[in-house]
Amino acid sequence: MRKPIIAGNWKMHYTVEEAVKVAKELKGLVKGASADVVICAPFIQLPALVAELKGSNVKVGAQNMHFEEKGAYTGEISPGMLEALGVDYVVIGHSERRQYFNETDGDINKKLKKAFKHSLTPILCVGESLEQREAGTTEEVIRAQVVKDLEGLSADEAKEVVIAYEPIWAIGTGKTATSEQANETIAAIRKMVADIFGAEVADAVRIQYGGSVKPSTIKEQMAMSDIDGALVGGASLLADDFAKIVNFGV
Ligand SMILES: O=C[C@H](O)COP(=O)(O)O
Repeated sequence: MRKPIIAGNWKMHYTVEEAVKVAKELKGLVKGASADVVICAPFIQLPALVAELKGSNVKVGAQNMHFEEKGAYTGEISPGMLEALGVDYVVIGHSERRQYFNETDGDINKKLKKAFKHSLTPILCVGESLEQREAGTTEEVIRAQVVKDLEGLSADEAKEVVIAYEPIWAIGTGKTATSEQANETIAAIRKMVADIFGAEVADAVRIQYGGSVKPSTIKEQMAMSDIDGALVGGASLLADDFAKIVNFGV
């Protein structure tokens, strides 16, 4: 039985003070949730969020990191720095990083491997563009991402990766993939994981849906056979809305 995982991605929003205020409110609203709960926040908010959420069931994640341990990489943050802070998760390969910061599957693969060396659970994002979906190449595109991104991981590591299926056309657009569409692609991703690592890993790996998830959509999404949670952008910014999603619409 896979434990659901709901992660909020605050992207580039909030000052440190604002972030702490939302976190304080959120932790009271999601006490006793049946899902794992994570907030992935901008780097400068992480120390304050780790302190604010200590002892609660809300874990803290980063939205990116470098794959090198240290060095002349101006503006970057290393995996060891996140580990030392007490961060538990890190989003890797979000489509916004692939699109605006030219992240390649090679970079993403190095980051995944490094995350495990620093006890960080990676949330690996994969997904197709609208053109790719319309051209009927969704599975081909995602298979290439999954194969390259997970290359060289051990079965035990692969089991721990949280995969977020995010169709790019559904991110921040208000266009949610139908629950059936999301479930179908997520089942296909599970099969891809099975082809590489075997049935036991595929059965254990948690795969989220992301793209315009809202309190009104989550119940139906969570009722699907293969959807194990959500990666939530816009609707994670307000504690009330995000708590409703964490509690599956209630
Ligand atoms: O990381 C989150 C996703 O990009 C989804 O964002 P969204 O819920 O605002 O569409």
